[in-house]
Amino acid sequence: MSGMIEVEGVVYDYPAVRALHGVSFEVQAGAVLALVGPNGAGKSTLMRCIAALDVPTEGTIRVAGLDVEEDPRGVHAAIGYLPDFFGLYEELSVRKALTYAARSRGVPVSETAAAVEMAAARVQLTDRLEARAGELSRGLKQRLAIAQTIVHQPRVLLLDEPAAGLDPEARRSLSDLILSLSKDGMTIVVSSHILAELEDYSTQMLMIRDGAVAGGGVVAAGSGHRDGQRVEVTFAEPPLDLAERLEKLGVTVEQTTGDTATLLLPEGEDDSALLGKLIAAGLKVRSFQAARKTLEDAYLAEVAR
Ligand SMILES: Nc1ncnc2c1ncn2[C@@H]1O[C@H](COP(=O)(O)OP(=O)(O)OP(=O)(O)O)[C@@H](O)[C@H]1O
Repeated sequence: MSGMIEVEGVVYDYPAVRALHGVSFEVQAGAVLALVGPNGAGKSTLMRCIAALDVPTEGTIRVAGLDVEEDPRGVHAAIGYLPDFFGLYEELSVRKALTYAARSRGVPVSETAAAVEMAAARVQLTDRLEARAGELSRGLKQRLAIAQTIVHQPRVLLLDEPAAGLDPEARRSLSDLILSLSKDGMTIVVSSHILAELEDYSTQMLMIRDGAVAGGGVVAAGSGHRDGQRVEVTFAEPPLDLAERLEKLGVTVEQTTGDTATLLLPEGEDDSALLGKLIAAGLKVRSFQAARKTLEDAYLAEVAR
């Protein structure tokens, strides 16, 4: 295996319950993996094991090539981990909280001030550096917590339910932040119950159920997962013989309901060419959208397996 995160045969036992039953998967560098699954499935336990905070009962985990059991400190330096319930030092200013986080994650004294500024800028907290952590809103506290986890510029970021308790605007800015961290090359694992939101930034999905990998393991998902063969078109003033007219253009009509048609494109045909054909045929196109296989579709397909 040669992934940024390699999990092999991981079993984890709490005193009274086996939480993970031989979990194996791999996450490639640069991926944004959505870790999904019902309550109690074992997602948080798995994250803590990857973060080298809990030692698996059996199996191995390597992060950035480092074994979590042999070199937990090396792993701590390579990752940023935001637990599902995080605490902040509420009395500290944002600057002091980030300085403390940087020093405790091994950033050298000479580089700390720059690292603090960089992390604050990354989460758009530069203008709040002197504010007390305790007086920030929930959304800004979340951003501070994330800034603390990235202040040492980790290669891997683990976010456990990061959107819990955030309002829609704060969620949107969290999504934007995750996307921009991903563009910088960070490998990111995010767990959440809100699939629609994971959709915005995930490139892959892994479903955990009853402590085991469910479905087909790591599957493509989210933004990179467009089902280009299917297009949904809405027409203004649709003619009565809409389906026949569409078929004459060489597309397969999957279904028509009122003013909307779902079309299957021939293999290799570009959807913009189809749009041109529809307009040239005199049809009034009101909207035209390549149907997307949502993360929810992928999730439900996995559940059904
Ligand atoms: N500290 C603990 N002590 C004992 N059992 C635990 C502990 N933490 C979790 N468990 C149990 O381990 C199993 C997996 O829990 P875990 O929190 O990892 O799941 P999860 O998928 O993160 O759930 P959620 O989505 O509700 O946070 C559950 O049966 C849970 O009750």
